[in-house]
Amino acid sequence: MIKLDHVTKYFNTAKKAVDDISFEVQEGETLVLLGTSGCGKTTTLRMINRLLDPGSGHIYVNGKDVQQQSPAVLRRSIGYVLQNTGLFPHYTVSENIGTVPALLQWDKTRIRNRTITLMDKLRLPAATYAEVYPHQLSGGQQQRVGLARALAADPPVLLLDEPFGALDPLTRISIRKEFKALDELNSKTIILVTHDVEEAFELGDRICLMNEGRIQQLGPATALLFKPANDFVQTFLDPQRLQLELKSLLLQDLWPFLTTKDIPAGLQQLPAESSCWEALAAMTHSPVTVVCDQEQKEIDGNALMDAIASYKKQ
Ligand SMILES: Nc1ncnc2c1ncn2[C@@H]1O[C@H](COP(=O)(O)OP(=O)(O)OP(=O)(O)O)[C@@H](O)[C@H]1O
Repeated sequence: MIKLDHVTKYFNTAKKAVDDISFEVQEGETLVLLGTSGCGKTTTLRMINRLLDPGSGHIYVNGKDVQQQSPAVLRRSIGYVLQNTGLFPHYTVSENIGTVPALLQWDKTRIRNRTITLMDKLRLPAATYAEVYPHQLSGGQQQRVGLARALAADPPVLLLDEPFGALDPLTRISIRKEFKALDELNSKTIILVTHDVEEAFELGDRICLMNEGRIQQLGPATALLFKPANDFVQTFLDPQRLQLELKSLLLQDLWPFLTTKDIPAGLQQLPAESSCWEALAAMTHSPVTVVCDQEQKEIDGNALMDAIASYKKQ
């Protein structure tokens, strides 16, 4: 759905902002671009919707080379959300959300219905918020309007540049949960830029970790954690490693290493799709039973930590 083929970008200096980047993002997949400040994440994203042009290489969206398309037409099929929302300050919330449908010449009733639907899904009831202006909203509400605006014409592709970056940590966590649960996003191809490791691991199907314009590793969270491609990847994740490992590893990943303890019946049951983090929280007061494919095992905290150690040794 999105393909970058040996893309490089210079900004009038000897240093490449983006250096020979290639990747593909499949339909319905979320790829997170993660990395230190200045590593080229935003530049990569902005080349996809032609806010910037690559120095060399090719970018394809839905099989078509973006350089062969007019930027205006291309951008109508790509939703774009920025950290500072980029809302039009002199437009009401409903006018902001209806911008692209209006450009696409939808009739007024269709625009209104779509706006109300999205506002409801994003917990901004139209009766209260449709006619207010962005400055009358909180940061979290403005981000929701930004997302609604990007989703309004139901584009197949979404580019999100630090969409939760301006929010306080608590709002950030709750809006991330809402974002994950949003049915509108299920079938979309999404590239999300962040420098927040936890956010990347929570939202990405795969993570592309960058440094100095180059991809250091691209893969699922568990690959970056347990099979780091180089020292940079290892070191980058070290500060949050324990938490990331516990949240990324599922009980089903550990199944061969989980040994049943002799524990009485009647314990809380956990599905094998639970993360180790969730399992540890559930085991605070007593062991649990894990169920996987008709089989069940009774485990406690020690059994879990032993299984994690065995998984990491394999
Ligand atoms: N318009 C520009 N003109 C000159 N240099 C630029 C321009 N935009 C970005 N750069 C440079 O390109 C490099 C990559 O920048 P980019 O914004 O893509 O990084 P980033 O990973 O998104 O960083 P951040 O997380 O801080 O936003 C940086 O060295 C930056 O200074």
